[in-house]
Amino acid sequence: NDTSMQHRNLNHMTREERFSEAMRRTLYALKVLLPREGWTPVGPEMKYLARAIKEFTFIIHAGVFIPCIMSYGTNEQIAKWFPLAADFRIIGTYAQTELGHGSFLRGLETIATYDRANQEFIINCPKITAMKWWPGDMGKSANHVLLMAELVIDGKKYGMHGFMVQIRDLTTHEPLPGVTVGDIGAKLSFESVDNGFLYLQNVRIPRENLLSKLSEVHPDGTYIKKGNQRLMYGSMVRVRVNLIAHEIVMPLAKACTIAVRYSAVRRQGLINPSKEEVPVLDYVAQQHKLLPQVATVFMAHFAAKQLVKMHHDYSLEVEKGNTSQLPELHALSAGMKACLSEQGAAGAEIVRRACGGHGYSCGSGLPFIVNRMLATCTYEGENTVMQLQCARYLIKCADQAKKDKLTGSVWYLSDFSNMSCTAQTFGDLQEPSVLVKLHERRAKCAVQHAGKKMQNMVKNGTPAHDAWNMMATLLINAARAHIMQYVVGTSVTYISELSCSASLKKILTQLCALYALHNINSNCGDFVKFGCLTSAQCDLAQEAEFNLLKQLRPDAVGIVDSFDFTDDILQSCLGAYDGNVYERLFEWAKQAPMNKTEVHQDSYQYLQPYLHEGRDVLEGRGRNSKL
Ligand SMILES: CC(C)(COP(=O)(O)OP(=O)(O)OC[C@H]1O[C@@H](n2cnc3c(N)ncnc32)[C@H](O)[C@@H]1OP(=O)(O)O)[C@@H](O)C(=O)NCCC(=O)NCCSC(=O)CCCCCCCCCCCCCCC(=O)O
Ligand SMILES: Cc1cc2nc3c(=O)[nH]c(=O)nc-3n(C[C@H](O)[C@H](O)[C@H](O)COP(=O)(O)OP(=O)(O)OC[C@H]3O[C@@H](n4cnc5c(N)ncnc54)[C@H](O)[C@@H]3O)c2cc1C
Repeated sequence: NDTSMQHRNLNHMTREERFSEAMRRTLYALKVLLPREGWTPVGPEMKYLARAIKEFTFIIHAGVFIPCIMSYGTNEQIAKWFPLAADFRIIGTYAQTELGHGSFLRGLETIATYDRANQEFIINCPKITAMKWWPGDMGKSANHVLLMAELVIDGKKYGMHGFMVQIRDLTTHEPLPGVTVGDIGAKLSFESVDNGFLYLQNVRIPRENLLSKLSEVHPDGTYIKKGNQRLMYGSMVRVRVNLIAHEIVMPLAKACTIAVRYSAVRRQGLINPSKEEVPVLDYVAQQHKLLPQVATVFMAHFAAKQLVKMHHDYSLEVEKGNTSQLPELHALSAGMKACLSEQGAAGAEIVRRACGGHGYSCGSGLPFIVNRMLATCTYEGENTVMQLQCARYLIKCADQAKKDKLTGSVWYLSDFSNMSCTAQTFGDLQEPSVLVKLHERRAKCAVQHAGKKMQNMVKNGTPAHDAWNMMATLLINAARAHIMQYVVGTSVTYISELSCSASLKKILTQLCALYALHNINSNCGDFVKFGCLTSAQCDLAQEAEFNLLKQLRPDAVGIVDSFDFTDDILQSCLGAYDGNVYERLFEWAKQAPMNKTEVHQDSYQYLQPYLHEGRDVLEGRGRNSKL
């Protein structure tokens, strides 16, 4: 209710206005509105920020830079930099990606060379491809970066390490000597974020600025490893775990709220020719577009909660020096981020398209969501690369399953019980336990299929790396299948253990079955190819899905209302709670800058001569053309 938090119409603002406005609003929220005793911007309130502000900034500062200080810094370094960063007295970003490399981290080219005589690191981007490119908040906001660079001592390379580097003067905010920094220009979304470029040439930093939780350099240049070097990748795991809720579940829920509410209001066409025009939500085709996406919101939310818990438990173990869970967590977080961002981004576009022309208007609020969600498929690990990371782990586990009983998320790879499906009716296929078993069997077969193909190629003399490359598509499918069985399995468990009313549990169970059946029907080739379902059972699976659409239709609006987004957050003429779509669209359009004058003089000057000729012809004073 604080007017300082109300959003002006973002679509009618320039990018620079949106950048400034997001900064004003974010700092107002984090420095004025929210703070109370013991609060920090990396606490639970951050998720309210993602919910309560349509466009905010300092996402990387709060979401990546600060967590990295905690993950990579020693206690002294945390004590020095965390309070400054948490209080926005320094603004940082996570500078890893370069103009020439983003996925292949071993290819990063920025170098940090140790200068023993001065006990400093000399930071250099030796060529243009080494320039840091993309980090959020880096172009104009940040005065520090957590720079990921190759450590070099006496000509020997030690791999990627994290360095705290100041890039702007703390008084003037001007770039420091040797620093070339700026905004990378217009992007598909994130208009309010200054993703930047950073070119460092002979920038010197003290030895103490190497974040030294996992390794350190002594004054004489001795390099000491202090832990599992894979923890150097730990911040990416943490962001992948956390971004699912923030950047996939939340935006998809907003898009579904808009599209379902609009579909309940928009009347178009007839089902029964003798009756009146129907709300488009009555078309089964429309239900088939929207309701599986609503189900995805819930299932992704439940699975993400489980992953966050797993990451939390793992973090406690790491503090005790036990990193044994890291391989599974890396594989699961990489796979979940990739598969759910793929589903979420596609789902947001499906529901946008289901809103017809008004879904193409920025006044719907949907293009903002769709464009922003597209980025989740690329940042924090490009999806293909992430799926292959997940597949790498699955293939290793499938080999191990031949001799050991596996546990954790891959336990099903060593389950050799009879998994054939005996479903005789579509009701059988709505049973949660049947759906879980079907997904486990499909995943197990997909992993074994990819592994077998590669083994046969290697047996026939193909080098292992070529076999891997040639079977990449099968490996990606195996990763997707693994994640789908994880999402369905964890959701079924979560719902069964939820203490809630029977009516709510019924709805959630129906949504879970809808999600699983939609996935089966969208991938029935796999389910038949791997012997999970017969062709007849595939027909039953389709019937089962259609039946659920019919059962869920009456509650569709109530279900999205339960996401409880305010009109100010949705910023949608189509999804406002009062359903006054047309009046809102007209009011919104009238506010467009194009309409601040009746005649748009800048363009009219070009048109005027021709219009006056036309006027003269029509008023009998001019000659018509020969056309
Ligand atoms: C993994 C790579 C693709 C390849 O790396 P390597 O070449 O070194 O490894 P290999 O493939 O050879 O594998 C070797 C070995 O290492 C294991 N491994 C790899 N990665 C990891 C890992 N992360 N953890 C653990 N182990 C790992 C691998 O499994 C192998 O093991 P085995 O030998 O045993 O098989 C690597 O190059 C890579 O990761 N590339 C991707 C780069 C990337 O992800 N870049 C991201 C840059 S930062 C960015 O994009 C930021 C975007 C953020 C945008 C906004 C986000 C919104 C955030 C909101 C939510 C946050 C809120 C947070 C609040 C909170 O935290 O509380
Ligand atoms: C909105 C946004 C915000 C970002 N914020 C940050 C940030 O704050 N900090 C930061 O450091 N970075 C950030 N990034 C950069 C992001 O992490 C990288 O873009 C991402 O890691 C992909 O790397 P790349 O762009 O170099 O693509 P590349 O690695 O060049 O990949 C290009 C394409 O090649 C293919 N490909 C690549 N490798 C393989 C492989 N092994 N197998 C098969 N196919 C492959 C894939 O199709 C991939 O899409 C951001 C990016 C975006 C879009």
